[in-house]
Amino acid sequence: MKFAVIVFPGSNCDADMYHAIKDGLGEEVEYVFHTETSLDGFDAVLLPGGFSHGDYLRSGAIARFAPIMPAVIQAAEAGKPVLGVCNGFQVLLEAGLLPGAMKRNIDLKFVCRTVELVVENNETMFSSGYEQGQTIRIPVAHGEGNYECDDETLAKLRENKQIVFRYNEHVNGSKGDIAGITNERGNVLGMMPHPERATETLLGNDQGLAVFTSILRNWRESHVTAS
Ligand SMILES: NC(=O)CC[C@H](N)C(=O)O
Repeated sequence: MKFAVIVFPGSNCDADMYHAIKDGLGEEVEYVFHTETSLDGFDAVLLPGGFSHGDYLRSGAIARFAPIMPAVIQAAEAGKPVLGVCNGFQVLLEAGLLPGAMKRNIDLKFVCRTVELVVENNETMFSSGYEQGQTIRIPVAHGEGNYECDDETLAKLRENKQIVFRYNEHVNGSKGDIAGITNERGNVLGMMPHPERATETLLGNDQGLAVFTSILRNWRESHVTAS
C-alpha cells in the first residue's frame, strides 16, 4: 500500500507521519509537496500536523487553496482513505471535506500533553483495530482544537456514527468532546490527537499504531485477492 504525506510550508509532523508508515507500518510512503497537482498512484493520503502558512487567518485556511488540494478532494471522492491529523484535520475542515470548524482552545492556551480518548466507533477503516469503547492515551499539541458545529450537524454526526474518537477528559472545549470525526462515507478522518507520535513503545506509547494498521487491513481486504 502506498501513502502520500502532503507537505505544506509550516508542516512540522510530516516526518513523524512518514516514519509511522515506513517503520511502524512497514508500507510505502512518499512526501508530496503542496505545489504538486497529482496523487496518482497513491492508495491513501495523509495530511500531517503543523502550522501551514503560519496558521495565518485561521489554521488551514490558506493551505486549503494549495495546488494539491483538488487532488486530495479527488482522492476522497474516489473513496481512498484520507487522514488529517491536527493541522491536517483543520485543513480538511477548511476544505469542506468534513463538517464543522475549529476555534481557539476554550482557555486560549496551547495544550501539549497526552490525553485519554474513547473509541466511539470501531467500525471504520481507521479504527477497526481498536475495541468499541476502548480507552487509549494519545498525545495532543494544538492551540485551535475546539471543535464547533451546529446542533443539527452534531445530531447527524452522532446518528451516522461519524464520531470516531471522543476526549475522556477536558481538553479544549470541543463540542461533544469530539476528538475525531469522519465524513458521511467514512473514508475521510480528521483527528486532533497525534497517533503518528504514538506508534512505538520505544518512544513511550504505541496506542496510535492501530489507526494505521486499521487502514492497511481495510485496504488489503478490498484490494488483495488470494492467489
Ligand atoms: N500540531 C499541530 O498540528 C498544531 C496545529 C495547529 N496549527 C494549532 O496549533 O492549532
